[in-house]
Parts: sequence; structure tokens; C-alpha cells
Amino acid sequence: MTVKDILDAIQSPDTTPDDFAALPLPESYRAITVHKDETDMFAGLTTRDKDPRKATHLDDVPVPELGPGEALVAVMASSVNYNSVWTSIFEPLPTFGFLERYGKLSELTKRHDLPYHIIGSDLAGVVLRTGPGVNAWRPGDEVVAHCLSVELESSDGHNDTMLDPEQRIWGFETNFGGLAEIALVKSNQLMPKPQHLSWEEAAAPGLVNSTAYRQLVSRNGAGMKQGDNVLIWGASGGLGSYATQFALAGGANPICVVSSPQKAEICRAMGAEAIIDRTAEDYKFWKDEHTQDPKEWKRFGKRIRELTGGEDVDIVFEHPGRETFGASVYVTRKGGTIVTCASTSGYNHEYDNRYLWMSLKRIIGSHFANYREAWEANRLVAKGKIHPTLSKVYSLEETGQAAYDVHRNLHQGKVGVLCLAPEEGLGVRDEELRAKHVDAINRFRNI
Ligand SMILES: C/C=C/C(=O)SCCNC(=O)CCNC(=O)[C@H](O)C(C)(C)COP(=O)(O)OP(=O)(O)OC[C@H]1O[C@@H](n2cnc3c(N)ncnc32)[C@H](O)[C@@H]1OP(=O)(O)O
Ligand SMILES: NC(=O)C1=CN([C@@H]2O[C@H](COP(=O)(O)OP(=O)(O)OC[C@H]3O[C@@H](n4cnc5c(N)ncnc54)[C@H](OP(=O)(O)O)[C@@H]3O)[C@@H](O)[C@H]2O)C=CC1
Repeated sequence: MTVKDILDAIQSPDTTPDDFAALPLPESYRAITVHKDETDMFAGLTTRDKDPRKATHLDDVPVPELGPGEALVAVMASSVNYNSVWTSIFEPLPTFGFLERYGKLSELTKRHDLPYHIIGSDLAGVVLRTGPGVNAWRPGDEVVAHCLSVELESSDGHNDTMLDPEQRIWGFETNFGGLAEIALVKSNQLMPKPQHLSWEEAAAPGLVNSTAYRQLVSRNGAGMKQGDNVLIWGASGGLGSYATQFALAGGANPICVVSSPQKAEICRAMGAEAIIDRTAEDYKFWKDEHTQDPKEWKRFGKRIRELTGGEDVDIVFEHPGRETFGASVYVTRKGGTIVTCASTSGYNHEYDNRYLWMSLKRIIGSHFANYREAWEANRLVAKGKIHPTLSKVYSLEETGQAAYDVHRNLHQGKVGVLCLAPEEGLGVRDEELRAKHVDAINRFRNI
């Protein structure tokens, strides 16, 4: 039995759930990994010069043992997220420390502590096997997986599963991730695959869509409402392309920050009107490595007021971090919210706290999404209200290049990866819904 037999079963319209359940598992499968004995390979290089193409490998790995509450999924397609960039440049920490810590939790979690880390936090595919105690899913189900892994043995996580002390991001802080032909997930990561999308389209939104939903829409995040002015950094990037769609679909007014006319055009095509090209307008929030320039914050704020008819922003959707955070705090309106989920340009932020406390602003930390939030975000995709922002698709062998593109900000929206799927465009089950939205689905393609 090889993965090819699994692919044949998936591609045959006659395969029944019982047939899937009876398929023997292969001994090994191909997966994108980083290696524990290579975590020092970039010593002395700047972050920019660390090259994911050098650290990622395509390895044959054994199929992991399936535990209670878990599922093995045949991965048709995945996508590159920035967390895989972090893993593959070993910043801010090598992810093997996370695997070691997880491995200490129980006999079963020891499986994750390996000298290789199979990365990737998105997938679209087909359930192959479910472990004891899984009743909601069965072999043959076409699924996507969100990336929240929780144990939920402590009471702490039972109001909001993101607060579980054993909360981890699958494929980043756990092993057996989605950039592979087979993945191991907990069954409470599974969600129905949107039927009008191909495998690679369905795999693209997952992580960023769920994150943007919690960060911007959910009451656990900024709780955006109709009419809010929302400043969105990187508005055509991974997170930003979903934040922009949520703002527009929710009756808010996105102010989209991008770095090229091409990206400005994509935002316009999504329906945004207020757009700032940060490169053309040449904002320099930092005079040097240690000193910010409040005059530049003010120039940026004036530009926002020009675009909004004199209003300041209710919400800033933050993730660039150190480079932009001072400006983000400054331009937020009295009583407004800065909601942050990342620090791409540096995690030691500086801002003038007078503008925070005197104007009663709030900074909210947000991280991924709980199952319910991920489910709601996926439901919006399945209903054709939010669309994938897939621009380019790579083969599994080319994942290093795909991660390099994201690291160097050469990409638009999301970058997809074909795992078992032999070509793009497969897996669409609802042609009618697709036809209704096909232009929006293809908006980011090949630009
Ligand atoms: C979905 C996609 C998401 C993304 O893309 S996010 C972007 C990518 N992710 C990242 O860049 C994050 C990477 N993660 C990290 O950098 C680290 O993960 C953290 C800095 C977040 C945490 O570091 P750590 O070393 O795991 O945690 P500590 O809090 O420093 O814990 C170490 C020891 O310190 C103890 N400790 C924690 N809080 C306190 C406290 N308040 N007072 C005293 N001690 C404390 C702990 O218990 C533990 O102890 P003991 O080593 O003995 O187990
Ligand atoms: N905590 C969580 O749950 C999550 C955290 N993240 C983190 O969020 C960050 C962004 O992820 P994602 O959106 O997928 O990445 P992308 O690279 O796809 O998009 C980010 C965009 O931000 C803009 N940007 C980058 N650097 C700067 C800067 N210095 N100043 C202003 N704008 C900048 C760029 O847009 P442009 O050049 O057009 O301005 C870029 O396209 C990453 O660090 C990632 O790890 C992501 C998902 C979940």
C-alpha cells in the first residue's frame, strides 16, 4: 500500500466510507521537515538572510500512531503560513523546544518529540482513520483542519479553549503538520471542506481567516461593528486579505495599508476605497534604530483623516509590530482599540503611553482562534461570503521556495501547496455556488 492507492481512492467517485476505512495505511509518507541537528545553520546571519529553502527538507517519514480523539488525514493541499517561515529560520526559537515540552506531557505526546519536525498548519483533505472516541467524523469525510491543539484537562480553557494551559499550534508547536501527504490532528480540529472550492483553495484561508476573525470580529478580539474605521496593516497579505473582507462584509470602513500600487489595486478589487501605499508615501516611523519620529505618526494620522473625512480609526489590526506599533497607538481614536497578534518586524514594541492612557485606548492581545471561532470563520467561506485569497500554488517539493517568497514579502494573499493533489482545480463539489463567486475566488490568482 502506498500513498498513490490513497489518492486513487480519493479520486474515484465510487469509494465508500467503508472502503476508506478498509484502506491499509502506507508505512511512510512524504513530508516537509526541519531537522533538529541543523538549528544552528543560520548562526550569525540577519533574519532577512536566513533562507527557508536551505532548512526545509522533503523526507520520507513513518506514519505516526493514532491516539484517542485523533484522526489521520490524507492531505490533498496545504498552504504556507508565516509560522512555517519562523520554524524554517529557527526564530524566535527553534520549534524543537516546543516538541520536547509537549513530549513530556504523556506517553502518547512523546510521539511528537522527534529529531525532525513536520511543519504546516493548514490542510484540506480526506479523513483516513479516526481514533477511539471519535464519533463526529469518519473515514472518507472531506475536511479542512484548523490549527488549535488543546488538551482541555484543566478548567482554565473551558470558557475559551485558547486559554487552555496546554494550548498549542498544530504543525508549529506540535509535530505531524499539514505540509505533508498525511497529517495527524485532533478530531476537534476538523471542519467541513467548503464544497465550492478546490483542495488548494479550501486549504488557503484556515489559519489566517480564523485568526483575523477572532482578532477583528469576535468579542474576544476587537468586536468590530458597523461603521467602524479599521486600519489594516498588510491589507493584501495573509491576515490582512481576510481582515479587509471581514471589514467590508461587516459594514465597517477598512483603511488598507499596502506597499505597492499592485497591492493597492487588489484592495480596490476587494471593494476597499481608502488605501495607503506606505512605500509611495514613504513613512519613516523610526529615525534610527532607537528613536521614533512622532512627526511621521502625525503625517500618517493626517492621511487617515483625509481618507475618512476627518475621523480617526476605531480599530487598528496590528501584526507588523515594532516598526508600526508606535504609529498604531497614536492614530487610534479616543477609546479605540489596537488589537495585535504578531510582531513580524520585532517583538520589543515602543509607543508613547500618554496617547494610550490619556485617550483611554486599549491594546488587546489576540492569538489564533477557538474551535467555535474557527468554525464560524470557515462557515463564512463555505457560504461564499468570504473568499480564499490564493495567489500562487507550489508543489510539495517547492515548499522551501514558497516559504522563501513569504519571508521576502514577494507574495500576495496566500500561497498554496499541492500535497497529494496531482494538479490544481480538483475537489470542487458544488459548481453552482462556485459559478456565483468565481471572480472573487480568483481575484488574487497569478498577480
Ligand atoms: C497561528 C499562528 C501563529 C503565529 O504565527 S504567531 C508567530 C509565531 N510565534 C512566535 O513567534 C512565538 C514563539 N514563542 C515564543 O517565543 C515563546 O513560546 C514565548 C516567548 C511566548 C514563551 O517562552 P517560554 O520560554 O515558553 O515561556 P516562559 O514564560 O518564559 O516560561 C519559561 C519558564 O518561566 C516560568 N514562568 C512563566 N511565567 C512566569 C511568571 N509570571 N513568573 C515566574 N515564572 C514564570 C514558566 O513556568 C517556565 O518555567 P519552567 O521552565 O520551570 O517550566
Ligand atoms: N498569533 C496568531 O495567531 C497569528 C500570527 N501571525 C503572524 O502575523 C504575521 C503576519 O502574518 P501574515 O499576514 O500571514 O503574513 P504576510 O507576510 O502574508 O502578510 C503580512 C503583510 O504585512 C505587511 N508588513 C510586513 N512587514 C511590515 C512592516 N515592517 N511594516 C508594515 N507592514 C508590514 C506586508 O504588506 P505590505 O508590504 O503590502 O505592507 C505583508 O504582506 C506573521 O508574523 C505571523 O507569524 C499570523 C497568523 C496567526
